[in-house]
Amino acid sequence: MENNNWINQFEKPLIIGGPCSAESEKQMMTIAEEIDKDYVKVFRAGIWKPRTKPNCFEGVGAIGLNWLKKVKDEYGMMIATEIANANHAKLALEYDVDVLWIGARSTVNPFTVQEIAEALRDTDKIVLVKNPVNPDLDLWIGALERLSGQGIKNLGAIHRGFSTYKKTKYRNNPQWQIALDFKNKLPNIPMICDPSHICGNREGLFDVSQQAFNFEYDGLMIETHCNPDEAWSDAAQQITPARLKEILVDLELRQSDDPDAIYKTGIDNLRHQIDELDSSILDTIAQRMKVANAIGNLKKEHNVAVFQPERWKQIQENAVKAGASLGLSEDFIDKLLQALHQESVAQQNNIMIKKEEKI
Ligand SMILES: O=C(O)C(=O)C[C@]1(C(=O)O)C=C[C@@H](O)C=C1
Repeated sequence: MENNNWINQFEKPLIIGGPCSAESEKQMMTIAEEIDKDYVKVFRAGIWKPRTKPNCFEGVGAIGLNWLKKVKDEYGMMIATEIANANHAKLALEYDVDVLWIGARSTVNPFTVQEIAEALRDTDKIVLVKNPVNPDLDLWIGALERLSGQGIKNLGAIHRGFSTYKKTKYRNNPQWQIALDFKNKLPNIPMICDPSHICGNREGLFDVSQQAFNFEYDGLMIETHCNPDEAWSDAAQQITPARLKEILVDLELRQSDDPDAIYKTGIDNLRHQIDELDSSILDTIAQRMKVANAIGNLKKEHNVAVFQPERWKQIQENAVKAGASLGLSEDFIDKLLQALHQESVAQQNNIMIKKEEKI
């Protein structure tokens, strides 16, 4: 996928700040005044707000484009807003909005993304795509492909976390691995983290932002309001311009590599150890599968079921206990054992369904 390296016009990292929603011209101008423009280069504000339930504040609508324009004219900042249909896209282009983003609820719908892509055909504006609400990497990449297919070259992605049924400490679970897989597949597409929507509160913003920098993200989008408690949307996750600056000052940027000789020798040595350990883990797993196959054959001879819930439960409990004493998290042990068990059960199932070869 072609990309114009638009991110290079900004000093890394790119910081996008501003309110969740535009509420009034005064609110917008006050936030723009107070935001530290040495750090924040793009001013964001939602004017069309997709809300879960009806009868909530759904954004001020197109009038907010005038206020965004005023921020741009008076403070020289670039401006950004969310677009969710072709009409929004056309209006945003008319008002010379520099950065347009497609929200998580729109990314899930290929018709919506296609309609927006066609309305933006060949634009040189920056277009960012938030991850879809559900953890589907192909859907996320597919949205970028639709935009690229319409000749849009200044593309980027925003990682805002994924919806979960179970409550977690996050509003939207980051599932970092999905965003890292995205970075692996599309290394030329800049990745911006949206800690506000991942956290859903103010407390977690610093840690999530630092984690994004640890993974070498290209920037952050953080919702900023002069009076967060009184904000008309997402009050719990917005912070003041002063707090935003504190966070930005304290964050540590990471580089992709260091040519320093001590670092090079150290990392080579440790990576060699990792290679050896990975190889012995694989040998051990292969041995475990051989034993599982032997069990499969025995079960077949004696007509015993593949899945043994009691034994499986006991294995899990033992492993979680052993893992804890080795400093391995329950979550990790759980995932590791699930993968082992799934493969073991699949191999035994193959043994069960294999017909005896007739001579
Ligand atoms: O103990 C067994 O019966 C096995 O087949 C081994 C094993 C495993 O791989 O851990 C696989 C399937 C069962 O559900 C339980 C455990």
